[in-house]
Amino acid sequence: MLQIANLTHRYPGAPTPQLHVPAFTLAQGEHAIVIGPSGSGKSTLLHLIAAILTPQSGDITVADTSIATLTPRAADLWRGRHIGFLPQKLALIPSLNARDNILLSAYASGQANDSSRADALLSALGLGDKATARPHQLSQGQKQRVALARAMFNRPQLLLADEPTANLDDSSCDAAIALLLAQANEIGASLVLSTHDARVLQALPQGKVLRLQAPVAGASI
Ligand SMILES: Nc1ncnc2c1ncn2[C@@H]1O[C@H](COP(=O)(O)OP(=O)(O)OP(=O)(O)O)[C@@H](O)[C@H]1O
Repeated sequence: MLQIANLTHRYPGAPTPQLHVPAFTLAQGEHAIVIGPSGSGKSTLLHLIAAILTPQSGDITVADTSIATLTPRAADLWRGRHIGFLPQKLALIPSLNARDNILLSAYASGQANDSSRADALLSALGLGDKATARPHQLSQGQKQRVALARAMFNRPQLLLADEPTANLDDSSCDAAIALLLAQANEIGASLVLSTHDARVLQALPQGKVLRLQAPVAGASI
């Protein structure tokens, strides 16, 4: 479901590429951990897979779509339908309640505004009584679950989670990984999560590991 070949990315003005992935594949329903030190390009890779960034060279194919072939508008629609993205900075809209933050996924991908699905996801994630709460009325863990519900709303084939265990203690780290896995497995989605946290390797032992290194001139992975 995910194939990466000869992928290189360099931000404008940077002297050397921030990221190089020669080859990586993931089958539908398989899970992967992208691990590496700060600055090694983990977030960049997830943004490339989600077609938020365009690679300098190389190819990424997700669910038989070569991302490079998509126009920016087509990429937005494609992302909304096939990718669930749990960003590191959860990016909830402060003026919207939990339910409406989740429904943004439907809006972004031009799908039906199914508030009963949003409420069902909130209940499944233990937030059945928080549908009308705004982000500032939620704990950090609750906000993360709202963002996860938003990512799951369109039943994505690929769930991307950027540093989902940052700043979590050991038991919360295990719980966060278990929740992500349960949600991905329920709909048969593949899960790709990025981390610099070695605990995640233990919490997700069946995950394929893609190890990134801190960039140096002429670096390869
Ligand atoms: N928008 C940008 N413009 C220019 N350089 C960027 C941009 N975003 C990230 N970078 C640089 O690209 C490199 C990789 O950044 P990235 O955020 O992908 O790393 P990371 O492994 O996710 O780091 P962390 O674990 O600290 O979140 C870093 O050197 C960073 O400074």
